[in-house]
Amino acid sequence: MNRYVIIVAGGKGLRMGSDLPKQFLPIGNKPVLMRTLEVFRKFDANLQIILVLPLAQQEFWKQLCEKYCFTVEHVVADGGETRFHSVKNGLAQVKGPGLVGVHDGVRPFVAVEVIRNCYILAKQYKAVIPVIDVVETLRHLTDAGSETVSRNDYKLVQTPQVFDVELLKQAYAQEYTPFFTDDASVVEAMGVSVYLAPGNRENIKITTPFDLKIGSVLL
Ligand SMILES: Nc1ccn([C@@H]2O[C@H](COP(=O)(O)OP(=O)(O)OP(=O)(O)O)[C@@H](O)[C@H]2O)c(=O)n1
Ligand SMILES: C[C@](O)(CO)[C@H](O)COP(=O)(O)O
Repeated sequence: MNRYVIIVAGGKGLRMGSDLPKQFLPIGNKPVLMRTLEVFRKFDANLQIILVLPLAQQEFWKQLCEKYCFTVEHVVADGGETRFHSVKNGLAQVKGPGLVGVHDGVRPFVAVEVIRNCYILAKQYKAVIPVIDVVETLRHLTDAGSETVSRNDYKLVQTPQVFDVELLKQAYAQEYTPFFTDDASVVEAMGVSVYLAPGNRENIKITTPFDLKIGSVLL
């Protein structure tokens, strides 16, 4: 069975506030994005990797790959206006049937075991996402103020989110809505249920300078 992953790195990284896009920032002397691609190559030597990058950053990425002697094989697709549009561009490069994962380029600390388990489960369930428990108390904002809700009723969602290729292509043929903050929400909009698999707590999304600090101790 063909296995693909679309690694999305087409965002603006506004919350990081850095001149250099966050996917290129170094953690332990290596750009975040290279670490992410390396984990997926470690998972599967035959995995077809599609990297989504803004057109304007593609030449810079090529230069970085030369500078770091980076040899993980991949193809590049153009970034889009939102994450949804970036994933859609990446999906256009998926040419055959099989399983396709979608992973945030800025999640370099995903465990190989989490990736493997998601792909294994996706053979059976067709739509699988990694999640972790909420470890703090949660409050819901209401008109009157706020109230505590049961944290056992919620999970935090990570990537890679892994799907049957045909199912994900059908889902991404839908009209975009701002409610689509991940791939599961796009698939669910067609009435399909997603299966929850265990994620790993280290699998943080590098979003702010604080996350870079955490990242440097996770190495
Ligand atoms: N148009 C977009 C927007 C986001 N992403 C990717 O989706 C992932 C999760 O998004 P996030 O971390 O929020 O990245 P940004 O949108 O870049 O960050 P910000 O919201 O701070 O600008 C990132 O790997 C990001 O590059 C993408 O490929 N294309
Ligand atoms: C896909 C995701 O990482 C799952 O937690 C998240 O939804 C991406 O969020 P953002 O809107 O791109 O910040």
